[in-house]
Amino acid sequence: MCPSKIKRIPIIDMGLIGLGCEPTKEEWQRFGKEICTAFSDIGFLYLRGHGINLDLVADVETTSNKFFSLDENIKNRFARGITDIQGFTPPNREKLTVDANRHEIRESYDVTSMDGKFPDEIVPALRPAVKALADSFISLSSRILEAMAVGLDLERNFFTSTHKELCGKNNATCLRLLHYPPVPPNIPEGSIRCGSHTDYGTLTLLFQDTMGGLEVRDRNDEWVEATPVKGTILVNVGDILQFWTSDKLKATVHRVLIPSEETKARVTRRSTVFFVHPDDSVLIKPLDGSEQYQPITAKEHVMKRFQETYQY
Ligand SMILES: O=C(O)CCC(=O)C(=O)O
Ligand SMILES: [Fe+2]
Repeated sequence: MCPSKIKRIPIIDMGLIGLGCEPTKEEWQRFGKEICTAFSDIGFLYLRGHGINLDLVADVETTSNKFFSLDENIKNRFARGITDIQGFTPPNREKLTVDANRHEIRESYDVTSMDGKFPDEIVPALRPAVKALADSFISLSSRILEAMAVGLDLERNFFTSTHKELCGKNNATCLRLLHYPPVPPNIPEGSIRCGSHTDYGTLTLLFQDTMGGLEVRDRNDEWVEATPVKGTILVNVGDILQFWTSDKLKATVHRVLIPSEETKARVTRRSTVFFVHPDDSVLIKPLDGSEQYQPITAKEHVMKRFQETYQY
């Protein structure tokens, strides 16, 4: 690991604002300002002291490994679609880079509702494991959203009142289980694990395993490695938050490379991601009154991005 590279994505400690704590006014201010500074610079930060029990993440990974190890035709019985956005996506179905020839070697299971589609008969432990983790992600996201409003000098409930239904019916918030299979020996030229993209929603919270490969493009257009830092959550800004803040907070481009080391290429990489979205009907328009972006509802924006990235 190159220390000069990791230095560019700051590590921010939640301290007394993590889950289970009763933060003071000063803590809300301190944390709100620190995250907004990172979000307006590289757009990414590592969160320490968040209070999510890491056993919940391990449980989700272990149980979902059972699902990913099934035959493709069984997994496809739980496929997601463009309007029914819960379920399995096979490799190369979702192309994050708009380049038809670029193979993306990744599969995923998206969960937007705890009552939605799950492979209950085959992996009964998956639904309860995902629900337990989603509950913690929802509580943590609400704290971050509240602190962010404080840091941006907005009404304190600005973001929490526009994100009332995380993982509810009228909201695209999604817990995504990502499985990057071992890289096969003869892959098409230009293959990648995850093509360059920005995330679509407000914020993204990511637990990655120890394999590495995730890179973030900084303000000088240089790729910076988002090296895994044990126990932390990597948090980044999505498109919607960039629109809302007229580019003050940055939705930074990122990608996951195929490892060059044989020892890493031949093993699985796992990550568990929570994409936070506003409630469907929320109209996103620049908060400073500028006309930099056309107003669009959260739902219209996310559907447009799905149309662009899914191959059906
Ligand atoms: O797996 C990762 O580390 C990143 C995945 C990602 O960027 C995404 O799913 O949007
Ligand atoms: Fe992403």
